[in-house]
Amino acid sequence: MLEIISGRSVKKLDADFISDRGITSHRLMENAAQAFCDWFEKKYHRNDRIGICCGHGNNGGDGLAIARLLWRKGFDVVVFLVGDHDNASADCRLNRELLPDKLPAVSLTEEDIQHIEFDFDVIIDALLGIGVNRPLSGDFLALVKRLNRLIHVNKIAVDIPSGLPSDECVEGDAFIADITISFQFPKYSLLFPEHAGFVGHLKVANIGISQPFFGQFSEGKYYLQYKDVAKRHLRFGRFSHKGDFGKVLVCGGSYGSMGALKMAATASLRTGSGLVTCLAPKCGMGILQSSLPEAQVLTGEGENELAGSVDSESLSRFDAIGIGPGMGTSQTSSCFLGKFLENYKGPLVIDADGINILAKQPGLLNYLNENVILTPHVKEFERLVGPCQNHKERLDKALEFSMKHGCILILKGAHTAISLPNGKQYFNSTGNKHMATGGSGDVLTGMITSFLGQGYSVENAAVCGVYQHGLAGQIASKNRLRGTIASDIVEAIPRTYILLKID
Ligand SMILES: NC(=O)C1=CN([C@@H]2O[C@H](COP(=O)(O)OP(=O)(O)OC[C@H]3O[C@@H](n4cnc5c(N)ncnc54)[C@H](OP(=O)(O)O)[C@@H]3O)[C@@H](O)[C@H]2O)[C@@H](O)CC1
Ligand SMILES: Nc1ncnc2c1ncn2[C@@H]1O[C@H](COP(=O)(O)OP(=O)(O)O)[C@@H](O)[C@H]1O
Ligand SMILES: [K+]
Repeated sequence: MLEIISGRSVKKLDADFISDRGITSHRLMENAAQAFCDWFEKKYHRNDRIGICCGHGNNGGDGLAIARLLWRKGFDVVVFLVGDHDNASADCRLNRELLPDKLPAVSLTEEDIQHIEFDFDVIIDALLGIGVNRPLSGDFLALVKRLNRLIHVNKIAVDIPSGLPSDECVEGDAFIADITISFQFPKYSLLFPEHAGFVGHLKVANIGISQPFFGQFSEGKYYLQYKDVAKRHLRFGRFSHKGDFGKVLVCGGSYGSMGALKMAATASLRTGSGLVTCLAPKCGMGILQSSLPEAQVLTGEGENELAGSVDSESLSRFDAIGIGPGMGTSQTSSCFLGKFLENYKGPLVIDADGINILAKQPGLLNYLNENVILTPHVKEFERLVGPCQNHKERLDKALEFSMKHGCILILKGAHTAISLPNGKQYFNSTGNKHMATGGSGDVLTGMITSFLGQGYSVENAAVCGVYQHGLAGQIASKNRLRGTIASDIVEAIPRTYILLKID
């Protein structure tokens, strides 16, 4: 897991790391530049023309070191200097002195920026990093605006697109990157949807600061990695039987929305549940039995929506339950949910209309507890907690909600955030825009319910479900792109186990 540290703590972390390991700050910058170049070399060609724009702080220092390393490898590089280089940071100055004599380095004034020709295949932005402390102005703003207007150029930001603050939402302009290479961990603000247009594709480059070292600076925010997820999985033995893989119930569906329940149930089966039962209104019987023969179907009292109640003894037969997909928010469904929450205290996922009902009947929030996982998307979340100004506020409120109600809250989207009652927040690194298609949230519900039923802790079920759901989305969309549908994500779930080397 990568710790996400706020910008204000990074300076202290760097200083402590440097004194602890007896290395110089120049060495750390060299590591960062080397990590960038290792990635760059694999992607670009020696005949690409590369412009590197460098400010006067350590981000500029990174840019100058990158220029030197690429030049030595035979790349065609030009450096542009902006800002107050007479008062540059020590490592920026040192890297400027280390530039080879023949490497062109041009100082730009605000006036030059308007007229100079930028004829490059690649622009590398090393103007400002996490030290940005005010909106862009003067020559920085002029250059960023000019670069943003260039077309047919690959634009890469070093650490963070210049102008974006590391932990807050941007005010004013910032560099618009196609790719951002962030050092050691993704800076917090790179995960905000408001910044997606600036960040482009996000990559994290290791610069050699060990994770245990980061632990001392932990702020309880983590970026999920493959290896953290693989080790959370339970292993099953040669003699495992259906019971070991768990009996789960998925409740929901209503007239015209039975597909949501079907997708959640299929996802539970594909995630490995031993037995999956659907609880649907009567109108769902034929649909579910014929479209999903592997599942059992129970029908409640209602014809077109779930009605009445199910007694606690019947519910306790299941190892875990997922409720909400397609269930509607009518008075009848709301009453059903209320009685259900009264009667069932086991591992539970509440999604979709289940959440919408909680928003309409806040009294039901009293039933939330440490066994419950809520999976709202942004709109459902705001119905629950009220409108938020920006994603940062949403993330703060998600954590507050989780701590207040003692349950896990999964705020879905790109970089889905999993908030835990102990104050930790995990951010997902898998998934892509092709998952933004009707029903993909129902798939997540089915997957998490399945993990709960298999005996995973609520935290591990949430983490494995979210990460693997994103992975399934990536696999499903590889050859389908925007033609991906939720059923493709379900179909891809088994292949995520192959990638994770878990049988
Ligand atoms: N472990 C790591 O993460 C490592 C990090 N490293 C790198 O260091 C970078 C951080 O470097 P940094 O602290 O020197 O700050 P940076 O962003 O270059 O800004 C410089 C100065 O610019 C100024 N300034 C602020 N706003 C401004 C504005 N709008 N317009 C104009 N000027 C503005 C402000 O000074 P001021 O003018 O306020 O005196 C500020 O101090 C980091 O992003 C990464 O690339 C790696 O090298 C090694 C390991
Ligand atoms: N751009 C994206 N990047 C990564 N994951 C995404 C993206 N857009 C959507 N998703 C994922 O797809 C799912 C969509 O869920 P949801 O909005 O509830 O869909 P539905 O209500 O149609 O079932 C979530 O798990 C979300 O994280
Ligand atoms: K930058």
